[in-house]
Amino acid sequence: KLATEATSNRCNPFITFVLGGPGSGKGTQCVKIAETFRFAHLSAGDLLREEMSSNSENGTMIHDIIKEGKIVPSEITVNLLRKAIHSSGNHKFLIDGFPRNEENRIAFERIVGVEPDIVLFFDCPEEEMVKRVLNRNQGRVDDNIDTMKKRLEVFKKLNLPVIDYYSAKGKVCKINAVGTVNEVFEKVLPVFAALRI
Ligand SMILES: Nc1ncnc2c1ncn2[C@@H]1O[C@H](COP(=O)(O)OP(=O)(O)OP(=O)(O)O)[C@@H](O)[C@H]1O
Ligand SMILES: Nc1ccn([C@H]2C[C@H](O)[C@@H](COP(=O)(O)O)O2)c(=O)n1
Ligand SMILES: [Mg+2]
Repeated sequence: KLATEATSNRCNPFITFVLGGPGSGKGTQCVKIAETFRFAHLSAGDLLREEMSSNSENGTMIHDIIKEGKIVPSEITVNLLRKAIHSSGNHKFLIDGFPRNEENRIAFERIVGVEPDIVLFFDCPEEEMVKRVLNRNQGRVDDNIDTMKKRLEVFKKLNLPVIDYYSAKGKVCKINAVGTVNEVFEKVLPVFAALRI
């Protein structure tokens, strides 16, 4: 039902928020969805990491917040997303790892001026997320057990309420994130195959 409500006569971009705990597989699945269904994949975490490495005035602050497993002030993240949306040339977006808290959600609505069409939620047990993050090996400052424990607490306290908010609006597609990458993608496929955009 959710997916078929999207129609082709629309001016606004088609926005999918992609949520789930740290290491649940959001980024991995977004790459596959973007390839298969020609969505632009915008990862809030990747945009913040690029900003952190670009010697911007906010770089040190972003680094310290990410290392602590906390959430960067929404104005910074939403403005990075806004610029990426406007320069993408696409009209279908996967916004990965956003909104992480109520402040993110409200700032996006205010600054970008749209609500998501759907919200994908990758539901994964904590021990599996910990295992995946500690094996990720991409040199991220937050891929260590101390930061991971903090990120899991932040996820439960701040991000689950955002998922509940969108659930109450009937926008959430919950995907069981346990299984191989391809097995999880098999569960994601029907959500996007049903869209008419
Ligand atoms: N279904 C899966 N089974 C096993 N490993 C997986 C699966 N999906 C992703 N991974 C691996 O787990 C790690 C975390 O995946 P990914 O980076 O996609 O998660 P994420 O949700 O984007 O995490 P984060 O919020 O920290 O960015 C990666 O090393 C990835 O290759
Ligand atoms: N909306 C967001 C997204 C990410 N961050 C910061 C804090 C996260 O722990 C970190 C890594 O993000 P990920 O790659 O796991 O999506 O980036 C944030 O503050 N706000
Ligand atoms: Mg990710």
